[in-house]
Amino acid sequence: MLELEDVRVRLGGSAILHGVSFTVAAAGVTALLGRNGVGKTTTAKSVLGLYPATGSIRLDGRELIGLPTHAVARLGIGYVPEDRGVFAGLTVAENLRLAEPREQPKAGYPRVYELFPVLEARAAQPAGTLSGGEQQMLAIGRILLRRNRLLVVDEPTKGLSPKVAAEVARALKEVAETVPVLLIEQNLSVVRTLAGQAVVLDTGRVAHRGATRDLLADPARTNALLGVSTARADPVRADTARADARGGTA
Ligand SMILES: Nc1ncnc2c1ncn2[C@@H]1O[C@H](COP(=O)(O)OP(=O)(O)OP(=O)(O)O)[C@@H](O)[C@H]1O
Repeated sequence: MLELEDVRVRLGGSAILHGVSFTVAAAGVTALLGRNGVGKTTTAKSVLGLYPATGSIRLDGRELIGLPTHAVARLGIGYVPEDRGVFAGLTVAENLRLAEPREQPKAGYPRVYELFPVLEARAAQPAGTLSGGEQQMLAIGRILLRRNRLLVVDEPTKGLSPKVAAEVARALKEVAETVPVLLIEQNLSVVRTLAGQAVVLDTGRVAHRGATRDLLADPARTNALLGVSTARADPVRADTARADARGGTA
C-alpha cells in the first residue's frame, strides 16, 4: 500500500527525519506513535508532499516524492490535519460542498451523514461554532466525500473528552473497514481499539514496528518508547495518559 523508505526531511536547517522506513498495511489502521516532537506530523506532511523529502514514498508502487500536494491528493490520499482544517466562517454544508468531487458531487453524503448524524443536524451552522468533536467529524466527513485509497489522520482525538474521543474512534474504525488509515494518535486506548499495526518514531527514526497488541502488552517497552504506562491506557483514564504523554516526556 504505502511504503516509506529512508525518508529524510530537513526543516529550518535542521534534520527532522533521519531515514524513516515503514509500510502502511493495505487494510485497517496503522498507528504512527511517538513522544512529542519526534517527527510524526512531519512524516504525514512528507507523504502529502507538504514538506520536501528525500528517499522514497510509494503508493501502490507509484513514487510520491517530488509530486505536488494536489497530485498526491488526486492519487487518492486523504488528509485530516491536526488542526482539522475546516473553514470556520463557512457553514457545515458549505465546508462539505467545497470538498465534493466534481464528478459525483452528492455521492458521498449519505455515508457521511450516517456516520455523523450531527453534521446533518447542524448543516446550516458555521463550522467555527461547532464543538471540537463536531469539527473533527466534519474534517473526517470532508475527506470521506472523495474516494480515497489511503487516509492520513493526525491526532483526531486530541483535546476531546473520552466520550467524544470514543465516538470519533468508532467512526474511524468503520471507515477503516473500507479504506486503510495511517493514524497519528497519542491516546493509547484509541490506538488499542483501532490499530492492528504500530510504528513508533523516536527523534526522526523508527524505534519500533510490529503488532500493536504486542507493543501494548509490554509495559516496559511501551513506557520506554512512549513514556506512558499501558496500565493507564484504558478508556476511563485515557485523557490522563494523553496529558502525560504530551507534558511529561517530550
Ligand atoms: N516548519 C518547521 N520548521 C522547523 N522545524 C520544524 C518545522 N515543523 C516541525 N519542526 C520541528 O520538527 C520536529 C518534529 O515535529 P513534528 O510536528 O513532526 O513532531 P510530532 O511528533 O508530530 O509532535 P507532536 O506529537 O507534538 O505533534 C520538532 O522538533 C519541530 O519543532
